[in-house]
Amino acid sequence: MRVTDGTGGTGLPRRLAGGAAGGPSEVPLAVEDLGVTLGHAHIVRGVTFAVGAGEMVALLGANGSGKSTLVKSLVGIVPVTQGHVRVFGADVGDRRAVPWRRVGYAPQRVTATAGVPATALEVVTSGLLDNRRLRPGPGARQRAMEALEEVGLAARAHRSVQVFSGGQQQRVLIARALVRRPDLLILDEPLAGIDRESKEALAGTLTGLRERGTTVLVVLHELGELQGLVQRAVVLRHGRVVHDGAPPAPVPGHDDPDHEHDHPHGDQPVPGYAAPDLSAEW
Ligand SMILES: Nc1ncnc2c1ncn2[C@@H]1O[C@H](COP(=O)(O)OP(=O)(O)OP(=O)(O)O)[C@@H](O)[C@H]1O
Repeated sequence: MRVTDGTGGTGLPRRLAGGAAGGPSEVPLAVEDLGVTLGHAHIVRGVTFAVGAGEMVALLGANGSGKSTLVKSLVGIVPVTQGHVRVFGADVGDRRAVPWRRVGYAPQRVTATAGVPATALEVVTSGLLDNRRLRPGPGARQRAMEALEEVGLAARAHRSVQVFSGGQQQRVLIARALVRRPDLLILDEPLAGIDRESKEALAGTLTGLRERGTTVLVVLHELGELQGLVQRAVVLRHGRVVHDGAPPAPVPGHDDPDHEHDHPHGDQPVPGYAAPDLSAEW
């Protein structure tokens, strides 16, 4: 249902209306009719959803469905081609209006730490820097240690990230996002290709965040260890939202290391996976 009153003229459904930036009714993340085009390819198309304060929401979809491109547009790494993204009520198109210090983002593990001769503590401390703050302030070291503690890596704070396992590197990137003490945390595939110990550590970290009321959007192939923690799932297919509601039930074997995640979720019935309205528009 669309409403026109009380939304500042945004025309957004009431739950998507961001309210005044920093105001009491602010929604941490509101995405309205979002389109992202890269080159000539329409990667994200007409996406609308919101994440309310304290919610933990999963963004699910097969390989190439546009999940990473979508989250990159949320944090301003790729430009919005159509529609709006509002973070705490501020449009990301107006970068200086967005309270980025309230946002933590951990990218899909790629090259953030590869080849960099830095310790875990140094990488995490860098999460406190931005273009206005080029050196860590007082208490930065303590905060970085606390963030490493949260992901279970405080004992390895002074070790080079180059000797860390993939899962440990992923946890360092998450600690780098957590060191900001964000109100909104966005995690891109934190469980992908990591060891069981790291998966369990991450589930513990997210349990603590949920208890503290941190708003979380987490990109996943399947819920895995986060089943039960995530309250809602938004499912993307071919850049469009095909489901926004209860998290899908787990599919046996779906999280096996050898499982290929390139099947078109929802195109064919997948036992226990497809929520009732997945095929509503297709
Ligand atoms: N810079 C780019 N230029 C053109 N196409 C791109 C670019 N980045 C990504 N794509 C394409 O956009 C589509 C969506 O990619 P994206 O990484 O967002 O998907 P994803 O759902 O996150 O996939 P995965 O689960 O494999 O990470 C893919 O077809 C990809 O090849």
